[in-house]
Amino acid sequence: MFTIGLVGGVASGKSTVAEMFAELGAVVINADAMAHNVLAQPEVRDQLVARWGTGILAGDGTVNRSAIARLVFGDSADAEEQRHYLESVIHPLTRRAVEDKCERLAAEGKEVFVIDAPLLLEAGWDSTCNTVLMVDTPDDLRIAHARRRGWAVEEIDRREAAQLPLDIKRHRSDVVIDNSGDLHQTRKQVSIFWREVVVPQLGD
Ligand SMILES: CC(C)(COP(=O)(O)OP(=O)(O)OC[C@H]1O[C@@H](n2cnc3c(N)ncnc32)[C@H](O)[C@@H]1O)[C@@H](O)C(=O)NCCC(=O)NCCS
Ligand SMILES: Nc1ncnc2c1ncn2[C@@H]1O[C@H](COP(=O)(O)OP(=O)(O)OP(=O)(O)O)[C@@H](O)[C@H]1O
Repeated sequence: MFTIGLVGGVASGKSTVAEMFAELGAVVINADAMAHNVLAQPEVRDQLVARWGTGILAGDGTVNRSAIARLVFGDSADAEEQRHYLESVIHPLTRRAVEDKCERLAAEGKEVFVIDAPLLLEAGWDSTCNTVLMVDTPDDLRIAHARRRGWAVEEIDRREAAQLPLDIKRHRSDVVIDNSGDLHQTRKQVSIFWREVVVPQLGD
């Protein structure tokens, strides 16, 4: 089993790079999606309602993620406290779900796993990865990518303020993929990494 942890700023292209690895045969685990599944669990929803009230629920009774985002992102001490609470509930369950999925698929013979987890380093999940790879994309391109999906620059700033600075992420990564060019240039780097680093780790 060879595990690649994928990090990068908001809208840097992590999922795009993960998809390139999937095309080469890796299993991709998207931690944001796994965390969304955890948020949807009834016990988790009840725990969050007990703290924040029913105002965090959508009309159909499910957790309204935008409402939670308003509570936990921002530079007030309260937002930080609420975020730490949210993470204390969500992260252990997400990590267990990620590990269970990897173990299940490894038992089926899958060898390479890409964990697309924006908070991989902050949550200490890098300790279980063979290598950490950063998708590095200039701010102006990330902002343009995020705008296209409806995020204001302030929303990016609020979320990134809750993460390790990008230069620390870069410093703590084993490999950096430069995603400042077009997708073809990025794919070339992913292919070289696959050939030179991943393939030698695989069984026959
Ligand atoms: C706060 C929540 C409800 C907002 O949901 P929303 O659909 O708006 O965002 P989504 O989950 O798609 O995340 C988008 C991006 O926001 C950033 N982000 C999310 N959670 C956090 C956090 N706790 N700290 C810093 N940045 C975060 C990441 O860059 C992530 O890729 C949700 O992100 C959440 O439950 N976060 C806690 C779990 C977590 O830390 N997830 C991150 C990966 S494990
Ligand atoms: N090199 C590139 N050239 C053109 N578009 C790109 C490039 N890299 C990423 N994109 C586009 O930018 C957008 C954001 O990319 P992606 O969703 O992969 O980022 P992410 O880091 O996974 O985002 P998140 O912060 O939500 O986890 C997508 O629409 C993607 O197609």
